[in-house]
Formats: sequence, structure tokens, C-alpha cells
Amino acid sequence: MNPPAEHPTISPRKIGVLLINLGTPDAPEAPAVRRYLAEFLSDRRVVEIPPIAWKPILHGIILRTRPAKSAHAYSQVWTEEGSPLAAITRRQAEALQRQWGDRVVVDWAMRYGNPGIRPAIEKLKAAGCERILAAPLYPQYCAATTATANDTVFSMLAEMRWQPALRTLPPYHDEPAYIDALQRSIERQLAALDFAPDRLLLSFHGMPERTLFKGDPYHCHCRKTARLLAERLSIGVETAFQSRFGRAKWLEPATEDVLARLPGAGMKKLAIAAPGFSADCIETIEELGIRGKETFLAAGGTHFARLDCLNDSDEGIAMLDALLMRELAGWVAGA
Ligand SMILES: C=CC1=C(C)c2cc3[nH]c(cc4nc(cc5[nH]c(cc1n2)c(C)c5CCC(=O)O)C(CCC(=O)O)=C4C)c(C)c3C=C
Ligand SMILES: [Fe+2]
Ligand SMILES: [Fe+2]
Repeated sequence: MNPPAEHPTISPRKIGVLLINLGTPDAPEAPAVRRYLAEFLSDRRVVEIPPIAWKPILHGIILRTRPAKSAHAYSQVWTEEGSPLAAITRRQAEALQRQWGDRVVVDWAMRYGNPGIRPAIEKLKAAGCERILAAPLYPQYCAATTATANDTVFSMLAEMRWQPALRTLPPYHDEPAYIDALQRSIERQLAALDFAPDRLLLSFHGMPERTLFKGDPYHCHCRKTARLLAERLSIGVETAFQSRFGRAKWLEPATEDVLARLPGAGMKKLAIAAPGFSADCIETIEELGIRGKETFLAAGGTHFARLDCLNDSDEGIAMLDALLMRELAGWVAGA
């Protein structure tokens, strides 16, 4: 028998879903990049060096030199819709909104820069959402990404007299829906290449190695994603960590070192994917697709292809629908 419309498991209340990604500058220009990096690199979840030691380095060196360099990199990937990371996150939110109709209000936000998490939560609350699912779109948990996004949401609720109910999306590094989506997306893109790669390199964003020893599960999550994916694919897989930053030791092997080594080991045709990024961004398009390609070809590689992230592809949206709707179970009829 069908439950009546007012059945208690069918919530009449408004539900909000907030997709969260890392952040990006407002423009591919040094002043905007400086503002963004200042916010990002002042986050103690990202840089765990005591402020008394870090502030002089950040303000005296990094914010004087890096913005111009990064602005050049951003200018190479910028689109008519702005930063790829922001444009793709917006399209992911729009696709889910179309799919879910008026059952759920979907919005998106960036942890650093615009549109910020705080105005987005305010907007959802003003729209009458009494229940909110905050979804940091990081498959692998890291304090520098997942935790700081959630911290920001929690800090807002800490100021409210009338709080919405809150859920957060757990890491999904080993969820079948995620591994399935990666497998489908990668196999589809490999089949469309005009060459047969000798290897598939999976490049994850790096972290200082000491975060692993302090108990952050990030490294283990990346390795598990890579293993589960490699078990599904017929091509040989290598794993590496990109975007080394600063003087500390980072997780190894470094992507740039692997790119420089593979051709000498007979692997001259390469495809590269970045399964840890839910949307293409400067780190995938510029660092891997432009500079990574140069490194590989300079080392003797002959063929190179960068595969797209899940983005708002059919595979990517089907995965977000499955993962997010499961979190909404009990909140949304039919979830
Ligand atoms: C201390 C430095 C950094 C840590 C730690 C870090 C961790 C980390 N970052 C991502 C995802 C992204 N990072 C992006 C850009 C980016 N990252 C750093 C530094 C650290 N990241 C910098 C300085 C930058 C800016 C670009 C540059 O100057 O090189 C991006 C892309 C942003 C965009 O606008 O396109 C993403 C996404 C993860 C997942 C992570 C830890 C697991
Ligand atoms: Fe980063
Ligand atoms: Fe980078």
C-alpha cells in the first residue's frame, strides 16, 4: 500500500544541497590571484606551520612572487565562463537541480574566493531550507580540503539561533559508484584516442608527507582508489602525487618525476588521469596537460593524452546523484 502523502518519512520540508570545491581567483590576474592565495595559504588546515614562522614567508616571499606566475598559468586555462573549476562546479549543480526538480534546492560554493560558503548557506536558509547536505567534492578525505570546508559550514551554524539540520558528504574514495564512474569515463576516453597508451598515470594532488604520519587518511584513500580502479582496467597503471609546494618532503612519487622517468623505461605513450579532482582546474589542465606533457615529451615520450575529470559528464552526474541521494535518505521522498 502506498503511504499517504503526509507519511512521516516523506518530508514536506525544504532541503538544500551545497556542492563545495576548493576555490579559485576571480580573474586570471596577479592582484586577484594574490587575494585568493592569501586566503587559501593562511588557512591553518592547509599550512600547518605555526603562524609566527609562516606569516613572514607567506607575505615576504610567496605572495610577492607566486601571484604573477600563477596568474600566467590561470590565463592559459581561463574560459568564457571564467575559471574552469567554478564553471564546472556550477554546471554540476545545475545538472543535479534539473534532475531533482523542486524536491531539493541545489547550490554551489568555493572554500576560498567566490562564491563563498557563507553566503551560500545564508541563501539556502533564506530559501527556507531546514535541512542542508554540505558536500565537499573531495573523494579522498584530507584535513586540508574536506575538514576545512566542513569547518566553515560548522562555524556558520555556531552563530545561528535557529540552525538548519546538517549532514556532510563522507569521503567516497572506495564507493562503487565512484569507481564505476571513473572506470566508464576513463575507458570511454581511452577508446577515443588515436593511439594505444603503454601506461595510465593516475595523478593525485600531493600533501606534505608528515600529514600521513600525523594520521591523515588522504594517502591511504588515494592508494585505495588507485588499486580499485587498476583492478577494473586492462591497461597498466602508475600512481603519483602532483603540485609539490614548499620545502618540506611531500608524498611520493612526484608526478613530474614519473613523467620524466617513464619514457626511459620504454613507456613512451602515456595517458594521464586525475581521479582525485572532481572538476578540471588549473592543476589538471595547466600543470598536467601543458607542463606535464612538456616534461614527458622532453624525456623522450612520443604520445601524451590528458583525460578529463568526471566534471558534469553523464558518468559524473550519475555518480553525484547516487552518492548525494543516498545521504538524503529519510529527508527526500524516494531517495
Ligand atoms: C601548502 C600548499 C597546498 C596544499 C597542502 C594543497 C592541498 C590540496 N589542494 C587540492 C586541490 C586543489 N589545489 C588547487 C590549487 C592550488 N593548490 C595550492 C597549494 C596547496 N594545495 C596552490 C598554491 C594552488 C593554486 C595554484 C598555484 O598557484 O599553483 C586547485 C585548483 C584551483 C583552481 O583555481 O583551479 C585544486 C582543485 C587538494 C585536493 C589538496 C589536498 C589533498
Ligand atoms: Fe592545492
Ligand atoms: Fe599546481
